[in-house]
Amino acid sequence: MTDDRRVYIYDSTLRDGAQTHGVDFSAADKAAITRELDAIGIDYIEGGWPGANPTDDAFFKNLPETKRGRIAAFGMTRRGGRSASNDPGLTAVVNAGAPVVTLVGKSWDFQCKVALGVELDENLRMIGDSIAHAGTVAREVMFDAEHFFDGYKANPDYALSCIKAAYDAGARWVVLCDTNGGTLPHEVEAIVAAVTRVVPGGNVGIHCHDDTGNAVANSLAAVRVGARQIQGTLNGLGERCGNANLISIIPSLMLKMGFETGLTADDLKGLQRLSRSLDARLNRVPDRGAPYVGESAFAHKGGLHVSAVAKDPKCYEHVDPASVGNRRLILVSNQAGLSNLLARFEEIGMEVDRKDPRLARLIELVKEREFQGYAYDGAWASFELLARRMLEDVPEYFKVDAFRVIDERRWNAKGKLITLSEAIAKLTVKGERVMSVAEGDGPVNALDACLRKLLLPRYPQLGDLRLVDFKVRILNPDAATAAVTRVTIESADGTGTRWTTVGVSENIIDASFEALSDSINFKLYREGATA
Ligand SMILES: CC(=O)SCCNC(=O)CCNC(=O)[C@H](O)C(C)(C)COP(=O)(O)OP(=O)(O)OC[C@H]1O[C@@H](n2cnc3c(N)ncnc32)[C@H](O)[C@@H]1OP(=O)(O)O
Ligand SMILES: CC(=O)C(=O)O
Repeated sequence: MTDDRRVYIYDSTLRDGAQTHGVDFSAADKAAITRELDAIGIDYIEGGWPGANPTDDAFFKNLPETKRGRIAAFGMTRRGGRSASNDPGLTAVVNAGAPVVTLVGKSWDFQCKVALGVELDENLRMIGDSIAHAGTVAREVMFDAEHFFDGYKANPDYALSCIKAAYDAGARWVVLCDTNGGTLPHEVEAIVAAVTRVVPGGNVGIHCHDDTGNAVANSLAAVRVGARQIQGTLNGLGERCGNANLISIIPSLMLKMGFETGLTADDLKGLQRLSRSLDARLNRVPDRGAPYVGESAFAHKGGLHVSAVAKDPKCYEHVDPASVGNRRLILVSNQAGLSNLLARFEEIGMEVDRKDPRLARLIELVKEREFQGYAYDGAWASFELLARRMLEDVPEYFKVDAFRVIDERRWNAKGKLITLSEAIAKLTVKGERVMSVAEGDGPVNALDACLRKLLLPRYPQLGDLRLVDFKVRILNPDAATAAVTRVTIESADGTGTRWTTVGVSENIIDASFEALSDSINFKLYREGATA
């Protein structure tokens, strides 16, 4: 058995993660992710299945150099009725040049009969022969015992004989897989405990799927009773409902259970960055509610919570957000009290006396506006403008005297039905009345283009302003097309800063304009522009 307090982390993002519905890595993605996993201190990095597809072949042909992690080539045991050395699939895996080879094999008697169509004894030989053959080339060989938990429940002796065949043939690790993801934590704990009793000295790992939402709990339960390797993926990618999420598992092991992994405390601070980097690569919006690393993981909304957190964050935080690279967020909304405002002001560097009588009016205003449909807990830039306008002098950068937006649907010269939008705006900017017209793909795009045409020459600071997200929500659907609409806009600039603004109206263009105008005003205020 390895050091009792050390748990080895095996990342399968590039293999089981590539089996996620809608995920498709290129070889370059795989190389980049490998480097990130290596840099943070992951012990094993499963690169893919050599011979299964050209992407994985390209990855293994040019294996990235790693300093801390070992790359594993994944594959399956030899086919029934062949010799291991005469199985082209197995040969491709074993000879891929990876220091580690992980072979999956059946450990459920039912699967041997149904999926493989081989006798139970032949499956044991397939496991033993393949592991022994891989051991002649690879530095380290592992056996992933597929369907181990279902197999153990159906026929414990046979399931155990499968992993014994792997150990006897030289597997350094035997990894118990909850392939269908249907096993519950108390079952995992009992079965892994039984296995570690009968294979003393053997290295046992765990590989869980999340079909009951228990993959993380199952992995931790296995560690409690002796498993010392956890296989999982970043952000829980994986076949069907995904694999055990290493982003949740690693901090729980290190911060709560007293285990060591290949990550140092400093590496752990890069956890949020690692999770976000994968989302960015996959063009996914990060999950706000993700444990440890989500934007909301340490966001405090209720007034009671914020008041106590100001006294000691431990009141409502299970770990220090900085330990995983996250940060505390204090939200302002209709659930807020004075503490929320003061905490938010401190964060944005606004000095306000807690006895300032205008604060009570500001809380009231926030609550009234949230009742009308505004949502400031997401749109913190609109809240900041609201607060600064009440408590400080915010310059009037521009005044909208009038705007008009026209949509025209017509057949173009090529006989195609098209819709064109055109916006005309009249503004007063820096004391001057100006007017312009612009076209766009839609009314909001045309309005945005028109405002920029007028403002950019007078405020060059707006040159790098980009709208990165635009969300519309109907607040009273009963009113159908006359419903109140909330528009939320996320903006970004060249510094990478992002901010969110909100607008509410029965008219979707008005709501969009309000959110757009807040976004521009916020950017100008932050840049210290003068009106
Ligand atoms: C639990 C897991 O997630 S394991 C990983 C699953 N991942 C993948 O399947 C992704 C990569 N797979 C592939 O690209 C392809 O399935 C390949 C290249 C591996 C095989 O492709 P094909 O030869 O066309 O076979 P196909 O995928 O249709 O069927 C799998 C075959 O492997 C056999 N097989 C399945 N598991 C094993 C095993 N552990 N050992 C030996 N043979 C196995 C099956 O019986 C089936 O054989 P059959 O064609 O004689 O019925
Ligand atoms: C090996 C594997 O991916 C599984 O059994 O789920």
